[in-house]
This record gives sequence, structure tokens and C-alpha cells, in this order.
Amino acid sequence: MAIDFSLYLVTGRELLPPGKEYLESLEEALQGGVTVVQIREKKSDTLEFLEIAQSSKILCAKYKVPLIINDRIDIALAVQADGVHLGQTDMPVHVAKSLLPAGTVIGVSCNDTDHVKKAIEDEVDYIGIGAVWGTTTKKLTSPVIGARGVGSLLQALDGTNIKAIAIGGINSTNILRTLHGSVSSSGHRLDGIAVVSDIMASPAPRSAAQRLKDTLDAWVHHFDVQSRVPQVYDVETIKNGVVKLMQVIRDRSPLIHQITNVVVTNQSANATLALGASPIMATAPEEMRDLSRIPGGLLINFGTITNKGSMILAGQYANEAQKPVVFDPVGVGATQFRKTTASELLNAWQASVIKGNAGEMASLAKSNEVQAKGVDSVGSGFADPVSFIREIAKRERCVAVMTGPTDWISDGAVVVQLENGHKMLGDITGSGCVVGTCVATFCAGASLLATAPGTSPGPELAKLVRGDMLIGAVGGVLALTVAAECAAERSDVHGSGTFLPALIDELYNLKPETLLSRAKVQVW
Ligand SMILES: Cc1ncc(COP(=O)(O)OP(=O)(O)O)c(N)n1
Ligand SMILES: Cc1ncsc1CCOP(=O)(O)O
Ligand SMILES: [Mg+2]
Repeated sequence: MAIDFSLYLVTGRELLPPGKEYLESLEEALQGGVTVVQIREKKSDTLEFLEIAQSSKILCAKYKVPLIINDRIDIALAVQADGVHLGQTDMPVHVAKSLLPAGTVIGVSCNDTDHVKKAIEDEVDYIGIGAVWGTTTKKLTSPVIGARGVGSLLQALDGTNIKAIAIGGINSTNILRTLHGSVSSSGHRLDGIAVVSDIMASPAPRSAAQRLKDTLDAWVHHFDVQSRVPQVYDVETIKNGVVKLMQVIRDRSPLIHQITNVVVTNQSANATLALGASPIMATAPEEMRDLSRIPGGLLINFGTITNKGSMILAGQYANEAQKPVVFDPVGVGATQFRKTTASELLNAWQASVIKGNAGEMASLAKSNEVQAKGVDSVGSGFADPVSFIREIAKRERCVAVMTGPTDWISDGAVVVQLENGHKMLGDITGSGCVVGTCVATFCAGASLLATAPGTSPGPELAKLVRGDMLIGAVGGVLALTVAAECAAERSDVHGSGTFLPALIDELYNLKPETLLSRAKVQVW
């Protein structure tokens, strides 16, 4: 039978809030939009499990929602359930199939690609991928895999008709990030999400289910619309978009929260001010939530990793607030600690933009084509930067920026090539970090523009953040590189010592017409 897996409720009677009856809670959840129900009774004896399954079946039938039984083939047979869900240590699929009537839906749990390969061989109907996030509902025996981990398992399903849902720690605040971040590079997306506590522990299961369902439906709609009508960018649209953002930043002075490294804190804050925005260089975990509530953007630069906990919290809160998160993985290839931390951060939140030099981007992509020495990139870069940057943007589900003598920016579809800048940028410390600051500032401008009163969220909902992050990224890079050209041409600049203040001056005085006339933009 064809099942709508979009909102899959797994029951957990032990989580019911005081005063809430199980069947009352289940009925409200069904009214809220649950599309499939799995009865999971880990502590009940057989008779109790059977009775719960029978009464649940009657209720599910009333709402025409299929019923699946967790673990127990005998109970599934006894209540004529629509399906069973089997874990890696439960009854093997081929045995279950031999016992159950033909057409019974079979789902299995998968935590790695070997599980997925086996599920394909076993010709199951769906897989439950997880745990995606941490959960207290079940004692986990395998590590959580994050949204990016779900994406690689989804890719292993390419070419099959097997449906996929994610499970583990999913709730109304992280559902969008789960859905968005788990789309594979090949474009394979989840068919649904499964939850226990977000619905079962709620005193208002109808609204809890409705909230999840509304987000799911909106996301699927935007995903489909977006893939059918890709955004069209040409050079004029890009340049005009950037100029518009310059004005928004100066008019509305967004707050740019920056967790950055000790080397560049001062010049980053000054660059932010020079563009007309307002910097706050805050690192205490206690203030991350409050800061996320102020419109603007977030920059996470891990040049000196001393605040990992705050980096995780700040990004998660920014995702919740649908604010841009710009990630600058400084020197990511230099140490194992940096590699692990980058992966931890990218698993904890969805970046809107990732910015790095060729060495840093190569390390993130696990490519050996470009090497790095410390925080610097070595050699002449990628043979095919257009394909490289497009692929990494697709894989990380965000805008990717690769800086260097030529800057490359992609949203996974279009690639923008920028040829501005000056070699003196390489003579001062932290110029790459300041590019990150400028990108975060322009992305914040893009976010303010998109959330202006009367503006509908539009397809940006699917990007986890409102606003055009591609234009934001291009704007940030162009502002700094054009200002660098102007600074280097000044007669009062004699070397790197006078270049840095001149660069801040030129950012401060940057005129739209200067940017428009100097910008060397090409679109691929
Ligand atoms: C939809 C869905 N996915 C995964 C699981 C976990 O099943 P399993 O690994 O067998 O663990 P238990 O639920 O039996 O503890 C699930 N139940 N549902
Ligand atoms: C059954 C199961 N399998 C993997 S995680 C999980 C529990 C998910 O519960 P919750 O949605 O409350 O995190
Ligand atoms: Mg099981």
C-alpha cells in the first residue's frame, strides 16, 4: 500500500504529560495531521501491547491513517497491522516477510550506508534513518549522524523506490534544518520525519502535530517550486542587488554578532562599522540566545578555537531565528582538531554561507587537489574551480565562497566569478577574516531586506534563512576587494601599515557608483 510518510508518529506512552490519556493524545495527534502511526511498546507485556495496538488501530482507521507495529510480528499479525518496523537486531526482514501477508509494509532502521545497502537487497518499503539528533527517548547504541549524515544515507537510496524518514530528536525548532540539511548532493530528499516526544510529551498534541505538518508541507512546496524555477542571476541583477544591500545596511545598521579570532577582532569590528552595521564581538554562552533575537547576522570564525560551545549555541539559535550564519573555517586543514571541530559545527547548525581560501575549501571537501600551510593556501588552486565550488555548495546546502586572486561564489546552481582586489590584501593579517565579516554584514542586509514588513518569506523558507544569501556573499566580497583597490591606489599608502587604515576608510566611503564601475563580475 502507498503510505504518506510525511509525519510519522512513533508512540511513547511513558512520555504522556500528567493527566493526558493515551487514546486522547493519539486522537488529537491524528487530528493535527499525523500521517502514519507506529505503536512502540518497549515495556509492556504481550497482552497489554495487543490491547494498545487494537485500540490504536480503531482510532487510526477512523482517520484513515496506517498503523505500523514496532518489533513484534505476532502483534502485527494479530491486529492485521499495515506494517512492521524492524531494527538491526530485530527479526530479519526475510523471516518477517515469510510470516506476514504479502503487501505488509516493512521498514528498517538504518544508521550507516551498509544498513542501507542491506535494506535495498531486502527490498524493504522504507527506512528510518537516525538518530539524527540527540534524544532522551531511546538509549542510543550508535552515534547521532546529523542532517549531513542523513544526506549521505539518502544518496545511497538513489535509483530505488524505497522511502526514507529521519528519526531522533526532531522537533518544531529543528525540523526545517533537518529537512534542508539532509538533501543529498544528488537531490534526494526525505519523505518524512518521525517523532516521539515532540508530540507524545506535549499537553497539546494537536498543535504540536500541526506545527510539524505545516512546516513539512511548506518546505516540500518550496523545495518543489524552487527546483522547478531556479533563481536567474545575471551580472546586472547581481550588481544592482549588491548596491541595494549597501543601502539597506547603511539605513538599518543590522547587528553583526561575531565570534571571531583574537588576531582580527578589532579590524573586523571596524570594518563592520565602516559598512554602516553594528558589531558585537560576544562569546559567552549565556548571551547567545538573547543575541539571536536581534535582527542581523552571525559570523563564526574559528581562527582561534576557544569558544566551541558558544559557536554551537549561537549557530543553533540563529537557525531558529532564521538569521544568516556565515562560517569561516580558518586553517581547517592545519590540525585534526580543526577538522573535527568544523564537522561538529556543520553538523550542529546549517550554515548560510561557508567562506574559505582554496586550501580551506579543499580540506572541507576532503580534496587533495589543493594543499594548505597553516591558514594559507598553497599552489595555483583548482583546475576546475567552477565545478568544485558548485559541488561543495550543493553538498553543504549553502552558498560557498572560495577566496583568492579570483573569488568564486556559488549557491549550488550559479557560479559567480569576481576579479577584484589587490595584492596588498595579502600583506596584512586577517584580510580573509575581514572578507568573512563583510559577507556576514551583507547577508544580514539581505535578511533585513527579505523580512521587511509586507515581504512574504517566499522560497527562502527552504534556505533556512530569509534573504538572498548569494547576493549577500557577492556583496561582502566585492565591498572589500573594491575598497582594497581604492586603498592601494592612494598616495598616502606606502606599505601594509598605512594600507590597513586606508582600507577601513575606503570601506567607510565606498560609493555605489564606485562599486558598480569597478566590479568585475562574470556568471557561469
Ligand atoms: C521510524 C523508525 N525508525 C527507527 C526506529 C528504531 O527502531 P529500532 O532500531 O528497532 O529501535 P526500537 O524502536 O525498537 O527501540 C523506529 N522505531 N522507528
Ligand atoms: C525510536 C528511536 N529510534 C531512533 S531515535 C528514537 C527515538 C526518537 O524519539 P524523539 O523523537 O523523542 O527524539
Ligand atoms: Mg526494534
